[in-house]
Amino acid sequence: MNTCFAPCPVVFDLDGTLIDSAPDIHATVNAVLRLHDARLLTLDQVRSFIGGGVDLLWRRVIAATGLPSEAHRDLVAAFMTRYHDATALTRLYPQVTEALGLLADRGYALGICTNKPLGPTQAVLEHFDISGLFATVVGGDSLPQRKPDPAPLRAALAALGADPHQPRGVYVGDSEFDAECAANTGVPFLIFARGYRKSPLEEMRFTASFDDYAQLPLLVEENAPVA
Ligand SMILES: O=C(O)COP(=O)(O)O
Ligand SMILES: [Mg+2]
Repeated sequence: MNTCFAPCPVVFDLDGTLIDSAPDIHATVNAVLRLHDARLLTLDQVRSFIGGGVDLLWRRVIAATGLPSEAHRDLVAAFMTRYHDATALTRLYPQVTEALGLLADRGYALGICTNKPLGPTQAVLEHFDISGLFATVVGGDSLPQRKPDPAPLRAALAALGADPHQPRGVYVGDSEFDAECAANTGVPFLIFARGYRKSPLEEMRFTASFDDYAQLPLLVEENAPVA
């Protein structure tokens, strides 16, 4: 039983889970591609490249546009200079702030474990005025490992007070990377079904799914009860 002796950690993925950031990532990718006179990509293409962090995003962009793979480093650098300010087209999913507030009021310790680099992660959390809700934020460049490796999620859970050897708590995410990371970490996985996953829901490994943040507090209570 995944019961927590308070406070119980609830860790969230970011892109495609709390925020719909694909429009900003798409616009920023195309701004960089324009500099290289490369073919621009559609929103659907770029959305399907999100989840594994910036290096993987650009490997996929390179494969889709035919840019030379040696340009990867420069493309990532050009992208990163713009990524901090990429918030104008990003939206919180409906009822996210309310659900987070409710969980915090009930005594859950909240954290972020994302493959998005830490700088743009903190910028977007501040943009939406929700950074104060999270006691720990692990970004895609915080550790040498990235999801689906369990290390970042273990680090987030441990920072929130969980036993690193037998972590309790839940992970809330949207993608294949998150499902695998939660399984590798050994914690229940709650999947937001309206995010950026590529597989059909029935092919994914998860504990429970939801498509409305009003459902989340009850799912957390059922899967990570505070003792
Ligand atoms: O930036 C990415 O590729 C993924 O970010 P996420 O881990 O918050 O989904
Ligand atoms: Mg995600």
